[in-house]
Amino acid sequence: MAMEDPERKTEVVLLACGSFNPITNMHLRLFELAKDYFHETGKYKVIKGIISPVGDAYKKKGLISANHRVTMAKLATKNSDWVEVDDWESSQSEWLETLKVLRYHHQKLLPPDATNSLEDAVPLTKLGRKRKQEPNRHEPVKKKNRSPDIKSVPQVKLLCGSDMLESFGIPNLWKLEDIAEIVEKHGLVCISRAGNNAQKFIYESDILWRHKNNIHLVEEWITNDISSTKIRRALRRGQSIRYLVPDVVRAYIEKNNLYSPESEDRNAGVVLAPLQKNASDSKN
Ligand SMILES: Nc1ncnc2c1ncn2[C@@H]1O[C@H](COP(=O)(O)OP(=O)(O)OP(=O)(O)O)[C@@H](O)[C@H]1O
Ligand SMILES: NC(=O)c1ccc[n+]([C@@H]2O[C@H](COP(=O)(O)O)[C@@H](O)[C@H]2O)c1
Ligand SMILES: [Zn+2]
Repeated sequence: MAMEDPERKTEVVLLACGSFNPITNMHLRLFELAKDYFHETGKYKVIKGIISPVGDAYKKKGLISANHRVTMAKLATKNSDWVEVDDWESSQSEWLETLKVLRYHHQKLLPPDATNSLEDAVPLTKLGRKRKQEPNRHEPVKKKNRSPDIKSVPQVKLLCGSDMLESFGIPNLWKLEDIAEIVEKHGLVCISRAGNNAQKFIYESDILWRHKNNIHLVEEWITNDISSTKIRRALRRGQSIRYLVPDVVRAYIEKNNLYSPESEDRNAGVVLAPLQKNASDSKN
């Protein structure tokens, strides 16, 4: 496995989920910061970054159509040779848990016969209590069962800011089992500010603490307080957003007149999809 051979690095794909309403320079920076971090460890090689804008069914207030959000993200990443936009999530008719998006992107990276070979590697007598695997590693457990040229599957790690990590603590927003699977099977990369509430948050959560070796906290030293909310606010007030979002994005917003007091009222009074879903689940 990768760790036994210091020359072989673990390949990592970074997945960022969010509204991207609109995408900002900060979102693009998250990827660069995470990539530098992983490469500085000497153990990982980041091979790809994926931006997955949430679908309209998420129902967040002020969320404009996925069509526009995806287009802007694509414009913003046109000059990146490693970050791309994927619209699979946003083209689903219903809102999807982030875990399902992670699973989908991980599955996509598996060789076509990977699930079969995984089953093959488990002795019949032990079916039903498979050996615990390393995070995200769907290669056969036993080395001798593995063809020598099989490459381990890259890990797909969820890339987020500390606000998303801290949203794990909001009642009914995330299912505990989803959080567990995200940190256990995939891993989390969290970009945080000096001062570090993220560390405290992990300390105070038993589940996060248990898997803290699979949670990577990346310190953002060159702080950057751009958020989509602030961009939309500036636009409503007729203020410039130049140098805060890529220029192609700014041009697209202006051309299509995307953000206004009216667009900010979209989904006003509507319950956010995860809250709706988890509240009705707990009633059943
Ligand atoms: N300034 C920031 N520092 C660290 N992470 C950030 C920052 N801004 C956004 N992120 C992260 O980017 C991802 C996508 O976030 P999102 O689409 O909500 O953007 P946002 O700028 O936070 O938008 P909004 O203001 O509408 O919440 C999330 O994981 C979020 O934590
Ligand atoms: N239970 C879950 O899987 C869950 C809950 C809340 C938000 N999310 C995701 O986190 C992201 C949050 O984006 P915003 O910060 O823009 O609301 C979205 O991609 C959303 O789908 C996932
Ligand atoms: Zn946000």
